[in-house]
Amino acid sequence: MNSKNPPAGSQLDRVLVLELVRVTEAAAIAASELIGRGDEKAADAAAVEAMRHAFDQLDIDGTVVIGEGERDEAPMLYIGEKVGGAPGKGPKIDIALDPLEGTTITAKAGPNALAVLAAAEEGCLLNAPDTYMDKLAVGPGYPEGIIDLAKTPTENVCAVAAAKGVEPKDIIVCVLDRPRHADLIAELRGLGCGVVLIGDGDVAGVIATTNPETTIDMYMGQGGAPEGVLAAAALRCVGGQFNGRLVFRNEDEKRRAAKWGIEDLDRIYKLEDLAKGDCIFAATGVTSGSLLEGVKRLRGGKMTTESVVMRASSGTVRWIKGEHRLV
Ligand SMILES: O=P(O)(O)OC[C@H]1O[C@](O)(COP(=O)(O)O)[C@@H](O)[C@@H]1O
Repeated sequence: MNSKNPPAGSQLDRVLVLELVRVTEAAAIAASELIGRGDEKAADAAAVEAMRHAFDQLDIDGTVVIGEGERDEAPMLYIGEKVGGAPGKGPKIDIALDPLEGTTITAKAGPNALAVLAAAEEGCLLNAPDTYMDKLAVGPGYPEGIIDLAKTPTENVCAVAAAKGVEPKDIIVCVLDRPRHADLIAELRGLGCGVVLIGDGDVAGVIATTNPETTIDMYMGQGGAPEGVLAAAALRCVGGQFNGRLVFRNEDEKRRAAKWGIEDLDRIYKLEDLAKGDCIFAATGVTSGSLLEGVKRLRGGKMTTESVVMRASSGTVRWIKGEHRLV
């Protein structure tokens, strides 16, 4: 399929691909005012408000399927909220979003904070509850099924190493730096693997496996389930493999999952289970990192942004540098 021929009956207009970048740009620019200011909530709120407003400029009948939380806990961009300027008229689009992926990163001016979203036709994105997810990812170029969450980290590293034609010790794995990953990190280091520990931001961590320049071969460990769907949408566009399994810490989380129609609590989700059909992934850097440059405020009343937008049906990836007037 090339970009001139979207799938028959596709609701995802080609114009929308570029329009969505305006939405992530707006969120990133708003959050960037709070970089390094130590206030996670204010940074998140600024991104949410800007993203909400930007969505309303689009001629879509959008529904947030992954957002800032449930209606009673999030004033804006909550799950189920309608967004877009053409309710009942425009194309019906489901949206997974994280206006600020990396609130702590932003507050501390660390690397890899993003404004991010995925859009797909109605019913094509998993309504992931706000639980953790066990994640396992590898970049493109490996035989299908090379990774398997049902296997141990050692088995997965050995499989990828064999397919890559290297020793397990040559494999580099990205892991969120959390006490819950102590055993995983020890196992990987026992194999001699390089472990890249990140403080936050596992959407960028998963996507890093698709970029040889990062040297990261695999992503492993538990992070947010919503972030898992966003990362899966990106991998649908650029290639790579992903396994995710929801992790429930209590009965309330299981109840929330049931509410979104999730019955098999142990299911291992693959890319197409998380984001199926045609989908679009868009992100703008808030702070600079392995994926994107962050927002930069320049002398002379200007600022620059860097964004990426990709589409599953065409496989097109566009890197967009924006120059904006400070207002
Ligand atoms: O911090 P926890 O509880 O380990 O959760 C991990 C999740 O938090 C993040 O690091 C950042 O999330 P926030 O933007 O909500 O701060 C995600 O990338 C990741 O999936």
